[in-house]
Amino acid sequence: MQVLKFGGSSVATAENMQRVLTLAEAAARRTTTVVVVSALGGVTDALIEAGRRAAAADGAYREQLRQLEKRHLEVVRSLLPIAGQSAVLSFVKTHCNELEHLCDGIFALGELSDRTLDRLVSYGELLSSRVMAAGLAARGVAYAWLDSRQLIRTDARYGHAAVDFGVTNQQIQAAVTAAGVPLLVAPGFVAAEAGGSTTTLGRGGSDYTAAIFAGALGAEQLEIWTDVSGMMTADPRLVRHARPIPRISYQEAMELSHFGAKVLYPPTIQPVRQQGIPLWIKNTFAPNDAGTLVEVEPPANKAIVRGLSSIGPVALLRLEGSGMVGIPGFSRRLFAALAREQVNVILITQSSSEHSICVAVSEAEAARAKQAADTEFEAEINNGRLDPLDMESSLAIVALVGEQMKDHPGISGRMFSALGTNGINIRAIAQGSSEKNISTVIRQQDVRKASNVLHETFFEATTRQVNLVVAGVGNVGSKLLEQLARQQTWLREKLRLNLRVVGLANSSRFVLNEEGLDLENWQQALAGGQPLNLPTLTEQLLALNLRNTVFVDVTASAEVAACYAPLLARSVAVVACNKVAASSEYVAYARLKTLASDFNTQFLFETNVGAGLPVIGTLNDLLRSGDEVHRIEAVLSGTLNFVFNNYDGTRPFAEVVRQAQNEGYTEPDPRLDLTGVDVARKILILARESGQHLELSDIENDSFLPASCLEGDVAAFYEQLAVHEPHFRALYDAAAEKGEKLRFVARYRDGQARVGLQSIAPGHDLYALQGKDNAVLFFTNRYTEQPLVIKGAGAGADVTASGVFADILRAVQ
Ligand SMILES: Nc1ncnc2c1ncn2[C@@H]1O[C@H](COP(=O)(O)OP(=O)(O)O)[C@@H](O)[C@H]1O
Ligand SMILES: N[C@@H](CC(=O)OP(=O)(O)O)C(=O)O
Repeated sequence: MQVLKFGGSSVATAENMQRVLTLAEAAARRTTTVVVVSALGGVTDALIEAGRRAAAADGAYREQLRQLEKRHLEVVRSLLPIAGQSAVLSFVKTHCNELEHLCDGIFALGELSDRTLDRLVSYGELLSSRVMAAGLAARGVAYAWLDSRQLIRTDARYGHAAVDFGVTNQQIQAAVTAAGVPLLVAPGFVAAEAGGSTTTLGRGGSDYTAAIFAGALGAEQLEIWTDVSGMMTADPRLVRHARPIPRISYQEAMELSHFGAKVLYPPTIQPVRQQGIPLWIKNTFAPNDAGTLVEVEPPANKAIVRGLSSIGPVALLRLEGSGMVGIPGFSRRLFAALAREQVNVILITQSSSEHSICVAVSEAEAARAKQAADTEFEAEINNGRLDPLDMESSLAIVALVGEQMKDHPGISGRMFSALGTNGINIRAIAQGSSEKNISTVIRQQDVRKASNVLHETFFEATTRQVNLVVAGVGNVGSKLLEQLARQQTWLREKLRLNLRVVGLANSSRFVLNEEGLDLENWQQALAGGQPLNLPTLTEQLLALNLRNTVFVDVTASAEVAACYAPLLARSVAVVACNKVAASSEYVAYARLKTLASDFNTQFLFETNVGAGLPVIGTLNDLLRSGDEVHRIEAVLSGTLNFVFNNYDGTRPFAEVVRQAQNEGYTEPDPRLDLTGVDVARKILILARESGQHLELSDIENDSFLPASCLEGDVAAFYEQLAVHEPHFRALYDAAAEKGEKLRFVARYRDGQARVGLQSIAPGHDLYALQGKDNAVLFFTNRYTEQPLVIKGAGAGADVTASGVFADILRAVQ
């Protein structure tokens, strides 16, 4: 004996029904089989809507019923040979007429009671099971149709009737024995109360019907046939990488379904669990897939967590007040009040101070729940012992389920930290002492993101998705994209990171694509993007609400830097080679650092100093490990070093500067380099990272550039450089005479910093610097005799891009 249930999706069309008939026929060849069917997919919803319209005096219900009739007639016509159609066609027509009369009555009364609604929706299963039975007849299979309304006895709680198992079990056993055939077909979802009027078992209740049959008959197994290959690790509509769970315990399956795994109606487990009847979830459209086996004790699971699910929208109802402390009875009264109103409590938390009780209820029931609690505690609220009830809506519950969780510490820590680092705020938490379930209440709009983040954390040790938005596709930006494209496969294989660029911006356009942009073809995507508007870009990026997101700023723009704060405040990491933010007013820099730490994310700008050289990282490592930095001496301008290494009076100074610009070492405006302002910003950043509250104006700048070079635009600047050639020549000659070299040096000592041109003697660490090299000397408690020296190319698109790349990886690991 076995029971098979086919859901609405399995019988939605004639083609699907043919599959079901084949499966049912094959099953009955093995052993006596009861087949329980749901209404054709979408029919229950349509019937409810028709009833509501009729009650609201909206005549459109007639057209809706006509469509339902048409749909059923069409299924019959395509399913059956003409010869076998007439009886069932007339059954469909008669029942659709009855339906219309029923709705006409509702329309006339302007009222739809729960009792009438149950009667109305029962037609869905009556029709589908009759059509199904006719299909078996047409195949020449011996079968009997059972009327579940005459077998399943319930109370009169219409819409959610409770089963009287004593009567029901007996009636089912007697009917199946009396039928004496190997195949029985019965409508799911429907039942009747003692007086004979139709009741239903709750939405999704056909699963339950099947379990009731299985329990009554002591079946060898119950099979729930649906449109997915089993109960999955997460809702496949939310998490693309969700996969079927091969084996799961009754308890776990019940928890997952209670918290939203729609594939199984929660009460289904009870009747089969009591007798240890194995429950299979199988895919009608891929019958050879293994599916899920629900059983008493499945083998241990490597993943510890068996699955995750979500339910929403829910509302949180909070009862708070000093009057509750130490006085028993408040919870009892709250739950009794909610029960009287038939409000289903999904989750409960109570703080150990007994100062507050929090319950989550379905948002549809929230107003009723609040009303019930307000009335119950009216006196206490009026005399101030309790606060007025607080209600927060548009929330959802995301739950991790797994019986092994109780033996493994740290699961909730991983859960909360994964959510936290993705900016998902947790409003309430519940974990039963059995630790089979950890539930968090979050905003409804974060459910997709949270489900994916948690799925990655607990089920996809293999890869983690990282979403990048790159602002700026100039020298450094385009090199970065090239490097990313080249490393994508390596990162996936070695670091298990699936790095995707989901957004790009240049100074005129931006494009966002949550599927990820093709890095071989990004120019085209950007050209087809929207006109650039940074607040819109920020808003749209935040609305995508993607996990592990990094905003990469490879511009020199203050407007782009202004986007960091709102992004950090939503836990989007920021990686910048743009120096504007870290070198603007101290409060702005400090605020961004605080935001990053408050929102559990990263604000990284290693390439602000020394391009790809590990300068800021090293400084931070020294400080974090307890060293003290007394002095920093550094050549921090690749441009100035290139210029002074290449200028020897044989070529004009202006020409050497232009070469530096052409080779991509300078800032977009080369005056920032030549005036020393860029160097001043860099030493400012190092001083700040060392803990000093300095402003740019605190940095002394002994500029070597004549003032007239700063008047006018870049073209005028080059002209003035030419005019002042003798000045530059004199500077060079003075150093050369002593055998020394000119270096533009930044110095930081005991809280103060200055920059300026210096003549450096051979043997000094800053003397032997080639080309566009930078060098940083750290004098610390630990590096006393000799400084810690970091030296290498300090400018250039390739090295800067690789520094940005390294920051991106730091931000996501
Ligand atoms: N954890 C989960 N595992 C499998 N399916 C799930 C899960 N969570 C939600 N679902 C959804 O449940 C659907 C199946 O339930 P339902 O629509 O009631 O099927 P049927 O029509 O067969 O009764 C799947 O198509 C899937 O989208
Ligand atoms: N038809 C009913 C009962 C049911 O269980 O349907 P399904 O098996 O399609 O979820 C409903 O929609 O609630």
